[in-house]
Amino acid sequence: MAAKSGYTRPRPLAEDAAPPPPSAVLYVANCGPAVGVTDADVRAAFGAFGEVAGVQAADNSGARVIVRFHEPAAAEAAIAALHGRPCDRLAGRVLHIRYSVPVKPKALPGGSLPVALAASELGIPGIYMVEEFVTAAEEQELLAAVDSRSWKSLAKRRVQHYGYEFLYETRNVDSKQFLGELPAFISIVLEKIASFPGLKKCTTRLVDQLTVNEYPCGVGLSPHIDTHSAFEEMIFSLSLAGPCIMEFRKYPKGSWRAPSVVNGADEHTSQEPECIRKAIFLPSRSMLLMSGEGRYAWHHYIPHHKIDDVGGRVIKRNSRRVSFTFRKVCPALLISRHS
Ligand SMILES: O=C(O)CCC(=O)C(=O)O
Ligand SMILES: [Fe+2]
Repeated sequence: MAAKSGYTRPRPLAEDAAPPPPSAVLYVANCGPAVGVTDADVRAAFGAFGEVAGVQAADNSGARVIVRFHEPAAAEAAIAALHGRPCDRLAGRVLHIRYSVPVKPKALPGGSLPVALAASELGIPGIYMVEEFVTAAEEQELLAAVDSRSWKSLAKRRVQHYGYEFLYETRNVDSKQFLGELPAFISIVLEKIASFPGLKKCTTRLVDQLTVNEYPCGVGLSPHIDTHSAFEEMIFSLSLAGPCIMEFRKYPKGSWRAPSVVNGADEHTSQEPECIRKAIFLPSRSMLLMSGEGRYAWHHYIPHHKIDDVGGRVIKRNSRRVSFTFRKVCPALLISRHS
């Protein structure tokens, strides 16, 4: 448990490490309610050296306290008189006293990577994001539709596939298993995709495969590039039920080792090579388009976080995020497998 005082034990001193700098705050061991010493006893013992500003538990042991003086000189005098010596005012108890150090604030996951709120800020060619792509009512309808169908459980998330089955072992589609046309409940999304800003009018279908992913809070997706030979250039991903951060990584040529894929868990364990990292915030109901360089040359990754740091704002992930990823299977794959 973190000390409520905001101060903690200095790290054990290595032979050559500098001790914590003198201050008005002391870390006192062998002292506290668990060893029969009350706050009032501590105040009385340390008050002999200067005014005590506060006494607080250093941790939940009950045997270590933080004593704060107003003046560093009082703390110095208390150490000189009491450290390692029997204390008369505490019935001869021997205290172990050092200067305390402030508790380091826990860094938020994601480090200091700035998170773009718009694709134009991200600056990756081919990545576009449209907010409020579907309405809140459409979002509810889409969620209800997938929740009324059966989910397939992977190690950490649940999925549904439409159009063609996706095989996680090979990161490819099973072109032999045509699951039927995309279901009617997503026609509203397909219509909107056809008029995605900036897209040229297309006479053929833009997408024919849909993967629905349901991520519980704290679950993400390891860095990957959707298989070049399996899917055409444009990949659309609609975020529903909750936001997340998507990170993009560009690795120097030849440095990337693919993650191991086990039942869709796709945890990657290898040491991270140096890479360029960029991140974008994907709010609920937003649509992301990955195309061109952003689709072919950058890995995309959803960090396994429960909270995301977006420009200093802490954004909690919802109990789940459901994404609809629309892709078009490469026609060559279908012809070669069917023939
Ligand atoms: O959940 C998402 O938005 C992305 C899913 C994805 O990258 C994939 O299924 O390949
Ligand atoms: Fe992907």
